[in-house]
Amino acid sequence: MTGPAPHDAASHDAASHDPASAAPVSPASPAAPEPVLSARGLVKRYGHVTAIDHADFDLMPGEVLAVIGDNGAGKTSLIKALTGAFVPDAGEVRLHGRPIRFAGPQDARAHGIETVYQDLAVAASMDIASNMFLGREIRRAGVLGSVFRLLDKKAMRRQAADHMAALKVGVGSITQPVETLSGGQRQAVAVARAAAWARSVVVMDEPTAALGVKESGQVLDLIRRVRDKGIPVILISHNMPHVFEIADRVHVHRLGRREAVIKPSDYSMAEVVAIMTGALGVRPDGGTVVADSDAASAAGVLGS
Ligand SMILES: Nc1ncnc2c1ncn2[C@@H]1O[C@H](COP(=O)(O)OP(=O)(O)OP(=O)(O)O)[C@@H](O)[C@H]1O
Repeated sequence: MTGPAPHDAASHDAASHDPASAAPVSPASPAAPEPVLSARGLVKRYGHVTAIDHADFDLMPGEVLAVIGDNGAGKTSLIKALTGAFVPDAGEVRLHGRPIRFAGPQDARAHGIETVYQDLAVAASMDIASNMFLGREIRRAGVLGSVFRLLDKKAMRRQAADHMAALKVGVGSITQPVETLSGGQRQAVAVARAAAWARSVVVMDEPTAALGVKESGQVLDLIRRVRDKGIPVILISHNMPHVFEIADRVHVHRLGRREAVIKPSDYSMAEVVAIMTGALGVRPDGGTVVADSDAASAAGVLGS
């Protein structure tokens, strides 16, 4: 047992599923800083399916927050609600403490929230600099830019190269088409682009899903550097070793809502998986309670 309090098999009760009691790393304590991005009571229904069921969320300044959960737990729906992909049916999103309702993903971007999607929105035939400035191109000064819409490629290349160097992304020439890069390098370009434009939050949906070990390591390093630049990162991932390697805190999502928020250093991976699947619950003091003894036993987290 690596959690802060011993397993309490005697507390095998319904309280273990009370989300209100399942957030041992509380951002609401008086000393805690204000969340950068937060939500309360979010609901999203698709017909009869409730994808988000009164979910809460808090992203604190300067952190990498992993969002984990079983397939269908509602992680993607939660992120979509936070990044303007749809308006939730109920609940409130706050950015820097102020209630906000994004009109769409572009509006969220305009508010400094950048999302790196799993299916990589890089333009393969365009070069790295053009990808960095996709949709935000710099035009030439004067009539050449305003009337003839000519691009200032020199400025874009210089700025892109500076930015890639600052993030220590090694991709060779900035004028290389993205299609000539490896999967990891392409992902690095997508992450670097998000970091270049994000003022408040970078969201990454499974950024290492398609990558090998070495490339994944490089992307994880890059995520650390984005955080170290002062931009908090939301990382949706099924990869528990990556989550444990990089996350400061882990938001565990289950059945459409926040089941718990934990620090990876306080729990074993098996325990976190057990919380994710409902075998273990989390008490307000951070201890765990057995919610499903068969599942907890199968997961090897019943304690000694
Ligand atoms: N566009 C949609 N139409 C209908 N149902 C949807 C839609 N999007 C999601 N759902 C349903 O909402 C629930 C939550 O889905 P969501 O994709 O948010 O979960 P997830 O945790 O991201 O899953 P995964 O890890 O498998 O991607 C699921 O039951 C899913 O089938």
